[in-house]
Amino acid sequence: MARGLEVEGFNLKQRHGKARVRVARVWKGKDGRDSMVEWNVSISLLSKCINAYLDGDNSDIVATDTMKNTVYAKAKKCSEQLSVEELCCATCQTLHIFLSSVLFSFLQVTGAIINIVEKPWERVHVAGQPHEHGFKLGSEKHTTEVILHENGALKITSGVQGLALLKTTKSGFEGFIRDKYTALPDTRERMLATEVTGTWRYWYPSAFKLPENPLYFTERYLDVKKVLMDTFFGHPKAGVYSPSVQSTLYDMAKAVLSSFSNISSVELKMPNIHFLPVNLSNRDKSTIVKFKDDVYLPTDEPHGSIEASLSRIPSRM
Ligand SMILES: O=c1[nH]c(=O)c2[nH]c(=O)[nH]c2[nH]1
Repeated sequence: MARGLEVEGFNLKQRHGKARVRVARVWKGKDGRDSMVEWNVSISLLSKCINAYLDGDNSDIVATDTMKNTVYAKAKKCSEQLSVEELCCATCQTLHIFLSSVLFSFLQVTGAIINIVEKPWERVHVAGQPHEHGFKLGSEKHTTEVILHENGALKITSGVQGLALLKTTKSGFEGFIRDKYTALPDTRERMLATEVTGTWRYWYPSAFKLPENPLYFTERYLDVKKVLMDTFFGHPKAGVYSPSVQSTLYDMAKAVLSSFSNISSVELKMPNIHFLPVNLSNRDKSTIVKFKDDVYLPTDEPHGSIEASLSRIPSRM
């Protein structure tokens, strides 16, 4: 939220926009192959429209309906498939032209925030061949948030939502603090499951200084996801031992910062989704199921909640 404004002895912070604008865009390829995306867009303007709050005067308000239409107009204008980040930036570019043009300066817009979640439609393969116009829904989602500052600078955050990962071994948790409420035994053998929500941040000095490839951020999204997953799982045969979710999370975030120099920070939320050992015995205390790292009760709740962010320290030079 933008800095507040003092009005009538109070501090007022405000913004307005349109949330959850859903749009699907299809491109008809010259080669007969269609491509498509489905986006859920939320757009907010930071603007000086105090009179709307204080006096019922709407003359400084950009209607949220106009913002919604801008999304559809931008989708129409995109002549080829592009990343969600690129769409946000293109919309910001339009807004920035608004900001800097004398004609539109009366709009008093000081910034904008655009969020998009892309639905993971994937091309299907039939008889071993990519289908020309058939898609199925995948799992994790590509997300982005772009913040346009008054001076035209862009803060681009990309992310992944719902990346469910599990390994059946090479995980443990031991040596933690024990007190009278501690029941958990030490272990060097357990399942490790999580659903990663990750975000990583880029910074560009202006909407006009972005990479030219319209799918640059999509490619980067796939690269970051691969680094996260490779680090979580380790070598295909040997794996990698995880002493805790915390340690694995740190290794994953560090691998992203080490692999991509234009990413300045990474934030990961990694719930520890528990698979509880099943041990059953009957009334006579004779065993029905004895746990031998084989039968588990998968649970949704409660789950461990572990999150951290890692960022580069600006050099002191
Ligand atoms: O990897 C883990 N980190 C914890 O902080 C924790 N706490 C807990 O009960 N189990 C685990 N596992």
